[in-house]
Amino acid sequence: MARNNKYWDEDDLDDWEDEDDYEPAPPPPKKPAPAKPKPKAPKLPAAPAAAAGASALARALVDPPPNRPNGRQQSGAKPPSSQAAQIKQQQHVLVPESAQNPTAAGSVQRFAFDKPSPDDAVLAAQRTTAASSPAAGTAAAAASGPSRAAAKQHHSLQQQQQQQQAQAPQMQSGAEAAAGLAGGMQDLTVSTQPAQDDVAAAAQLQGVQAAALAGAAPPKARRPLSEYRPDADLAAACKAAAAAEEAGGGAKPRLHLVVLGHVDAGKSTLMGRMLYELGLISDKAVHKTQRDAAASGKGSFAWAWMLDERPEERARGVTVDVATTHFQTLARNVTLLDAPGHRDFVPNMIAGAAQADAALLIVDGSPGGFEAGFEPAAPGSLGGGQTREHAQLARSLGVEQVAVVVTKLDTCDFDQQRFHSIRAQLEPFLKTCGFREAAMQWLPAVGPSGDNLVKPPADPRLAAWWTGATLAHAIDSFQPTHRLTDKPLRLPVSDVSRSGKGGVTVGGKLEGGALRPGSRVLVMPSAQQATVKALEVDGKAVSLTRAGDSADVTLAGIDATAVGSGSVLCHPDFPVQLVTRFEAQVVVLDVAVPILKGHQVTIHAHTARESGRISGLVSLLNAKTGEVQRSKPRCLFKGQAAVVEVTPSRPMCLEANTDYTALGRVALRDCGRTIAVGKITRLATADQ
Ligand SMILES: Nc1nc2c(ncn2[C@@H]2O[C@H](COP(=O)(O)OP(=O)(O)OP(=O)(O)O)[C@@H](O)[C@H]2O)c(=O)[nH]1
Repeated sequence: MARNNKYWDEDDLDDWEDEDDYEPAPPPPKKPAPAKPKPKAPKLPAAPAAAAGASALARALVDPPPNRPNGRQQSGAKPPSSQAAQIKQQQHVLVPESAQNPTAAGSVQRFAFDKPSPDDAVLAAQRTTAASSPAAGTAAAAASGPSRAAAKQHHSLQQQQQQQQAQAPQMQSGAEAAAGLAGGMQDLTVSTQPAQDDVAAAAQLQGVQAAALAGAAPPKARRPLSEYRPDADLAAACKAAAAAEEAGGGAKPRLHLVVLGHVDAGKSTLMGRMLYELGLISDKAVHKTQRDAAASGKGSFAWAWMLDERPEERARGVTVDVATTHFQTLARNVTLLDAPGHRDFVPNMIAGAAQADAALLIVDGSPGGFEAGFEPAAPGSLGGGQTREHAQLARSLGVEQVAVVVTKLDTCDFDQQRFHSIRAQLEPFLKTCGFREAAMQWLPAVGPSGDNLVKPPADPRLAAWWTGATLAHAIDSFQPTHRLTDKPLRLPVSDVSRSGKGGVTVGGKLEGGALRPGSRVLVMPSAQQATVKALEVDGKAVSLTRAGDSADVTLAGIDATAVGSGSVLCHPDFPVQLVTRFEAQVVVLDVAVPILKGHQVTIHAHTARESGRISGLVSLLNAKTGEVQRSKPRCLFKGQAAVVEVTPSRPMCLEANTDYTALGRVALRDCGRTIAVGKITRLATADQ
């Protein structure tokens, strides 16, 4: 990129020239300009000691969450040894014993996507999408929020599935977890992509959220979160629901599962077939979809069509939006988020991953398939595989557990060595992303035939060497959602629709607190209050929804222009922070040019997306130890860890990572590529 790029101001260029390891072209002549005193920005509030002390970024990004107030460990944390004994996975055939860490192999058992769609087809699909999108107001929601319409069609089939499960053999549940972070955050690279997210971000700027912001009331200072006490009735209802869940008498523990991977890795096919295997799709529906797919010349996409329901998705054979589906395994009540694999739709993938407790990372095991999905982007190119970027983004958005599913091994005669070779290449990379070894599972599966999805493989070539977990076992082994019901309500809105009787229905996952019909909520950033009229979870009316649920909330007393994708429903007395600036500990990904102060970015956090800039480079950190190496670095290079100050162009609803993980993680993108990911450590609001 030319060095006179708009976002570099001359001071930055002067600084950059001092960098030893970068050789810049001569600077442009400075224009004589009268020196203007710079207005001083108000200082951020004092950082907590731990954040200010810059603990190891790598560790900080991946540390298990703190213990719950009751002393029990949260999802992803190492379970007590008594539990660990109960949740041992069944025997898996993994890498040869000799290649394994002997200790890990001994005492602790490990856990166990026909052609790439051409870009022009994708671009055409995008154009169709844009043309078919609703008016500006709802475009933003459609672009970034997971589709709930897809979810609703499966609900009537759940009873049938439950009956089938009652007859099925018992599955093991629980996740093996252990400490042991290895690897730093260096060597992180992502592929490049066109500026699709910037286009979508611009649409969002014109949307409902812009209207809401225009009328935003100044936020009032909130009380400390520690003062929050849920009202007695709500607390009692939450307690009863938790007890029922624990006793196994109520709903099964909930799990939000995002399906990630390179384009055409086989994500939709795998999950479409999985729904069939679980009894959620009838033979009749399968035959009809197969006939329709064959008639359109897309016979091999029939299973994917079960999830890819939009006409452009079916026409082009690529997933565009996140399809949300619900199903149950023996031990989990699963909300499935099938994310698009194509690089143009990474922002949609981010919206899906931001809500997930665990990820299925689907990799194409066919000859050359894994390599295409895993290749790093060539410097300055728009190429590269999405396997890397998806894994990095998911981890940085708080997903701690992953099952890597190697598909298409049928194309290479179920070569066991191919499976091991893929694992040997991918595992070290996932560790550098921050996934703990014990929180990773590895398994083969074949989408079209259904091998190793719910039942052990039927194909003798796979059955000969794979006796490990099926996909259903792997899902049951994930730790379920940890419900933050002891914190004030937070519901980042992913989609909005007008309900029939004049209300507004918003969809999203509760990240904190609980709701009942009649609850008062504050919608930020519009600062309008509303009353909950009705609640739906999994398409059914409910009288209570708790943190960890994905819910449709119908609100009365609010204007539809006051809520949009990226808004947050919160407790009126403990509102979400309306942030004008924040500091984040980030790791710099694959940047084409060094990051300088003033770098324009698109900020992604939970379901929100906003333009902004990196307004300060606070400190350079040692990527391994987290120690401050230098304050106010002049620029940041690929692989470096740093604390940066970010200023969104309009206030955003955010929280410190320590208060609400899901609202305290950010991904910074520029020109369609993710340049940095990290967590929010300090924030400033309009009143500070
Ligand atoms: N032989 C074989 N083909 C598969 C397998 N899984 C998927 N496919 C084929 O791979 C192609 C792409 O599958 P999809 O399920 O659409 O891939 P995807 O990852 O969902 O694609 P995007 O959502 O667009 O990223 C289709 O033609 C599938 O039939 C498999 O295990 N074996």
